[in-house]
Amino acid sequence: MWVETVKYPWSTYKDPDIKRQFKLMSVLGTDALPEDKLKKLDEIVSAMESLYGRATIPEYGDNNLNRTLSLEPDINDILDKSTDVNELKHVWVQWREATGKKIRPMYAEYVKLSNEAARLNNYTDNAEFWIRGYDVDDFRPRMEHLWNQIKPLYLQIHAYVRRKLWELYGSSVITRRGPIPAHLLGDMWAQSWERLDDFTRPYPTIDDVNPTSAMINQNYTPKKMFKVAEEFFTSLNLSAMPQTFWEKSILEKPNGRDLVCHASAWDFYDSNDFRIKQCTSVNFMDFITAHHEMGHIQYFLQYKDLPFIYRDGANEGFHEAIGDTIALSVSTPKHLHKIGLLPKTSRTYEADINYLYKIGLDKVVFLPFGYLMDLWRWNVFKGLTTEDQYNCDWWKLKYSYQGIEPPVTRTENDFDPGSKYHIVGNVPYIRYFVSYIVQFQFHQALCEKADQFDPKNPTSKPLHECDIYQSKNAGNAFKDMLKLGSSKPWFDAMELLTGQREMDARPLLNYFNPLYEWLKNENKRTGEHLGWETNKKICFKKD
Ligand SMILES: O=C(CCC(O)(O)[C@H](Cc1ccccc1)NC(=O)c1ccccc1)N[C@@H](Cc1ccccc1)C(=O)O
Ligand SMILES: [Zn+2]
Repeated sequence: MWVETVKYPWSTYKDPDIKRQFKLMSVLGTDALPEDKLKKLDEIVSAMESLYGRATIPEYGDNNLNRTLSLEPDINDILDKSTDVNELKHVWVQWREATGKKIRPMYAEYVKLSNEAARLNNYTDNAEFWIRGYDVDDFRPRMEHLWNQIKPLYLQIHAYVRRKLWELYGSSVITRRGPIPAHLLGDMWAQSWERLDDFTRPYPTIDDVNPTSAMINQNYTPKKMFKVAEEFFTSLNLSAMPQTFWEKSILEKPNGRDLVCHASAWDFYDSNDFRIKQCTSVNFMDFITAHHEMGHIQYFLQYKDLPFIYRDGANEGFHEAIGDTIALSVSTPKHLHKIGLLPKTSRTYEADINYLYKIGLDKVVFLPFGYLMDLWRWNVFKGLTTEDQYNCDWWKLKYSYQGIEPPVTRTENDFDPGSKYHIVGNVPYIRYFVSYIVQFQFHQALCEKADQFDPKNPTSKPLHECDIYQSKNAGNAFKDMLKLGSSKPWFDAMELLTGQREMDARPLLNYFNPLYEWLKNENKRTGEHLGWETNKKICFKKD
């Protein structure tokens, strides 16, 4: 709805709530574009997204089946199981041939039109428009500061994993001082490395925390995975999924039909119809993703009776953090044992380190990726990264923040950012970096409410062992924050739950501290070089 400021001089209003509603309502976004440009922008984004959604790659090897593989589940299964470096290189390169390379010609116009829309909303560029919801004018320096607090921990994990991969693949594939080749990290974008847990964990003899086999043995279905996730939320006195959710959600990849498989949660803003679309496979990673998506639905349910304009996250990072916060409890060996997905648990130092390592391969490893995704796009929207150096600047960031390198030479004929859903789907990404920081603040606060963490004696009940399952105290505290939606600035929502008004990396760093100490000792023992260096060229012109 278009609110004429002349008719409603809302910026002069006294009532802060009415003023806030008008302010939020007055943001037009891309609707500020003239008709033909809006149409063009929509066409470009849906063309990029549908190309990505339909992308398949030829199967590895010269068998004449010429089967094609989709990202989910085919390519992800290969990334999960294969240690054939040529097969891993094949899927890495072919996925980029099938996505980014084809999307590159559309991207520059997407950037131009997005910036035009931002300027019509009185922002200097789309980067500023995208970060407006974080309500601070030094947001980007704050993100860099948070990253600098985390970086020492990341360097330790990076050095340790590089050594384990060097032991497995040998010096012809990977060095012990250079960046890690991207195709060896168990993920198409090297954004999380948890698939490496099996063969890189600190104490390999300890039985692994692998619920996937238990899920398969117990005949889990995608629906059962979501039912188990729902039961965690209701155990906290949060809301169950409405009947329409079970009727209308798409929880499995429909065979035959083309579908953008990237998971998503939908609010139809009628206080009743809420859905998830997820191409769920029966495995632990997808079980965790189910909690992530259900976290969005839970937020929808808690704010569904607010004025329409307030039915949103306190900021975009909050919306991404709800399900992940719950998943920090679900993932504990204690909880998995409780729900029958883990035979037994041994509460030894070694088991603790193994657990923190597995969680670290997701949460700590993700942070440089979660940050650089929009570092690159902010530079593109600001004209600091021009079209002729899209890929060069991408790989400079991947090298400098993640310490990884491409398995084959990349040039400006390629467009590797376009191999990631959020780039082609026009979905901002710093929200996940924010989420990965604040979810540990939420987890710590909820664990205190559940009497499973004592900030005055943090080692008495270690935060990584906390499971808030069935705690009404924790659930009610979470509910009170969720119910605010975007009706208050996010600092107030954060303060209501955690007592703080800032994003703070300390709960995350405290959570991983035992792992950090272990890694420092281990890397010192093996004489590991921290960080990475290379004399390889990163940038090549269009050939
Ligand atoms: O993209 C997702 C999960 C999908 C989603 O739930 O964040 C989804 C993305 C999306 C899809 C289509 C249109 C817009 C956004 N977000 C939502 O469904 C959503 C976001 C905000 C409010 C309501 C729903 N996760 C990220 C990062 C991540 C997060 C957590 C665990 C692993 C990985 C990724 O896979 O790279
Ligand atoms: Zn999400």
